[in-house]
Amino acid sequence: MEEAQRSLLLSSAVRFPPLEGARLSYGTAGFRTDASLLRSTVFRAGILAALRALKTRSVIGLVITASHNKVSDNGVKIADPTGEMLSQDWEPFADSLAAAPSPDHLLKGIIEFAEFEKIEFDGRKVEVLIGRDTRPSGQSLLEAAKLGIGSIIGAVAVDVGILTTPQLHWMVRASNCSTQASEFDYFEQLSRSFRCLMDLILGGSESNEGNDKVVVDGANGVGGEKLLVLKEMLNLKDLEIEVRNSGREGGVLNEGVGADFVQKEKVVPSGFGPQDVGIRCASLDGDADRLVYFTAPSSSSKIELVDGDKILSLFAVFIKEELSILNKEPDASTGDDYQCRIGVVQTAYANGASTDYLKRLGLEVFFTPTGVKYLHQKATQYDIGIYFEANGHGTILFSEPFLRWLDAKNNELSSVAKGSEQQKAALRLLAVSKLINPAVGDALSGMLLVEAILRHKGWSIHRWSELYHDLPSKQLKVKVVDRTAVVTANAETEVVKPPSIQEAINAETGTFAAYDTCCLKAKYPQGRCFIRPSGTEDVIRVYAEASTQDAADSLANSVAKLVDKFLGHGSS
Ligand SMILES: CC(=O)N[C@H]1[C@@H](OP(=O)(O)O)O[C@H](CO)[C@@H](O)[C@@H]1O
Ligand SMILES: [Mg+2]
Repeated sequence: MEEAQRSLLLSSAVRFPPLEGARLSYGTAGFRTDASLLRSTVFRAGILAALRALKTRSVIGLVITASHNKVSDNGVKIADPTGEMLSQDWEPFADSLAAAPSPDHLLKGIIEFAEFEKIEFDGRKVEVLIGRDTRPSGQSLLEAAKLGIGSIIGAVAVDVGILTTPQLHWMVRASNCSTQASEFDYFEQLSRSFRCLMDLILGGSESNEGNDKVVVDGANGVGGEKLLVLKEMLNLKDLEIEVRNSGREGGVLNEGVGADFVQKEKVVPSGFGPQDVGIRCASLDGDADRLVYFTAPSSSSKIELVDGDKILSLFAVFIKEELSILNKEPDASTGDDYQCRIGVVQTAYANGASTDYLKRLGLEVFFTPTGVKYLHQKATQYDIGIYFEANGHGTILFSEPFLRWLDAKNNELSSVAKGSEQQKAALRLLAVSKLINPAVGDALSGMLLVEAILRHKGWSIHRWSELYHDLPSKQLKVKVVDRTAVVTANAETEVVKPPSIQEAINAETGTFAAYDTCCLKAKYPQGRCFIRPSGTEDVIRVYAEASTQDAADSLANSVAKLVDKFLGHGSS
């Protein structure tokens, strides 16, 4: 590294001293904490993004968001050239950059890592796109990120403004493979492919009967605002989208609103009430990468939740059906069938009933640890990989070879069987592959796909919800002295450290010999419980499910007490 580069790094680093005692780790989805503690970390994340751009010689993304967390929090994460999460083998470097105690240590760490990764500091231009959500702390953190990026010679920070997280990921991916990579291009792509899908579904007729309205809770964040823009571009005649909690009404981000609140509390978000009984409603999270649906069966605040597992199930049912139509009529084609491997990817938080349902559909179900980076990576291994976290974060990935085959098949069918059901299935699948965000879970594109499939099948939200019945579940958070003391294995379903806690959880759940001897019944029928340290909050999460809500609550509470006993009570 040249002297000019060293002194530039040192002179900018002295402006961002690390905060004593605030040791952050890259976590499930980047660095996240109270916004007031983040300036130094975001500056360093800027350096990291610039180094990643130098290493890959591609456009890289940097997102400033704390998603569903409270408005006073913020966070930062990096998007790789494909729009996917930062490669996991760079995470330890991210952690060590964030933890460097002084500018000298920071410089030394960068030099060593750059040598190891053979990064060339040759001054050639590379770009880092910076996007942020609507948090008030975003602007000052953006300045810190810009200075971090600017302290690597050749790296240029491009402020792309306030965006949903999936928009930024999409733009990074698009920048590296085409010239049409602006926010406008994103909206164009979504609206064009949705229109195309709806035309195929409606066959030219614009029916307006029943189930044609969806009311969307925008979490008072960026998603509501962007949905209003998308709605203008969609110019819908066959679907009414009403946006509430768009942030324009003055509500607080994620407070009593949004996908995380709705999924965890299972009540209507604020802004919704008795007038919405029976209506199909959807909820986005604070940076619009999560989507859940719900409907209120009565005027009480309780909802029927249609979570990420059910969105995954709806997508899986649709894709499977389209593939079987496509492969059904060999007479119409040359018969060069493609053995399409479909896989679905879930985490331990997936409701057990959803996994049973997906397996009954004959699908291959794979489990990864929590965090989109794990699910996404696994889903890329299939021709069609569908992944969702129960909280509503997920997407569908189509492999390049499959898409090439599908395109060729459609061309072939358009000459030998134009307008056939088989060709329509090919066209529908092609439209889906253009509508759904290939980089990351995206509440806006996911919602449009849900709406199109419901219309295609003629299903109400209730019919959709009836695909299977969720097992009652409960999630709790426990504050402990040191959450990093908990180490898990087997896609987080088992604690391996500290010793004995897993045995205690098993005994409580009734997994092993813990039976009620009087009636020889398991302590919690269909009981399942696991704990894991959160990667975004300073807590241990407890998840329990069982055959009744009381049993799930009681199991979660008992295990939360065990966590407290084994790990010590943390200050809040
Ligand atoms: C139980 C739960 O919902 N966990 C969420 C949450 O991660 P934790 O590591 O559990 O804090 O935030 C992640 C980022 O948004 C998301 O990917 C994940 O699913
Ligand atoms: Mg989010």
